[in-house]
Amino acid sequence: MIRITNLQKSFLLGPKKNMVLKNVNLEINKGEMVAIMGRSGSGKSTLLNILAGLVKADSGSYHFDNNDVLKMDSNQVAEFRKCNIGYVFQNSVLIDTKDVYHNIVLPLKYSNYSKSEEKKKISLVLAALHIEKLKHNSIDTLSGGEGQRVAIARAIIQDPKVIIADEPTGSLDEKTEEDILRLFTIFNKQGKTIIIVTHNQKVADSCDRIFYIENGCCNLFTGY
Ligand SMILES: Nc1ncnc2c1ncn2[C@@H]1O[C@H](COP(=O)(O)OP(=O)(O)OP(=O)(O)O)[C@@H](O)[C@H]1O
Repeated sequence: MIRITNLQKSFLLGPKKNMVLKNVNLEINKGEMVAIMGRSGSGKSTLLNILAGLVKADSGSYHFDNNDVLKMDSNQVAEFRKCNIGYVFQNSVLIDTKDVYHNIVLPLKYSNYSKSEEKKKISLVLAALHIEKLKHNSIDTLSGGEGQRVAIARAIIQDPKVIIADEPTGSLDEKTEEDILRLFTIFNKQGKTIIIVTHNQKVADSCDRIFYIENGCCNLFTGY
């Protein structure tokens, strides 16, 4: 489903080039749940952003269902993202001037759904994430775990093929972390491909495979 070959990504740091991803090769199959680990600053979020089509690599190739994402223009990338990717960002990034309902509905605004279709879709995800009661709550009243559920609801509202999550359990207590992890496992069993960046070994161990980014390369973790 996802095939990345000889991928490179650098950022300019003043006059200097910071080569973050030097040679990434990665294949993820449909229906897999994989973890991406690595030290802080190793390039995990950068790789997720490339996978989501939010950041363009310098060179190499990225194929999604045999479509070459790096060759797409900005409109095609936006369409690719809308149809395929649900992104749970690090630290939720919910809009605190909007309530739960209006945060979740946001991605649908780029499609032509009627109000009643929107409502139906939102009811389904609110139920899937057990947050029906929070529908009209404002964001600043939510606990960390509730906020993360809302972020996940927003990521899955378009029924994406792939859910990408950047440290989805980062700031949560152990029980809430388990609840959130269980949700990802359920979505995975329902057929979603899941890619999770995590520092948490327990989260990683719940995945089918673990990749480790080090020195700009991404390798399969084969054992302790
Ligand atoms: N837009 C940007 N401009 C310049 N440098 C960037 C940009 N985005 C990321 N970087 C740099 O790329 C490197 C990798 O960052 P990235 O966020 O991908 O790491 P990470 O592995 O996700 O880290 P963490 O675990 O701390 O979240 C860092 O040195 C960072 O400063």
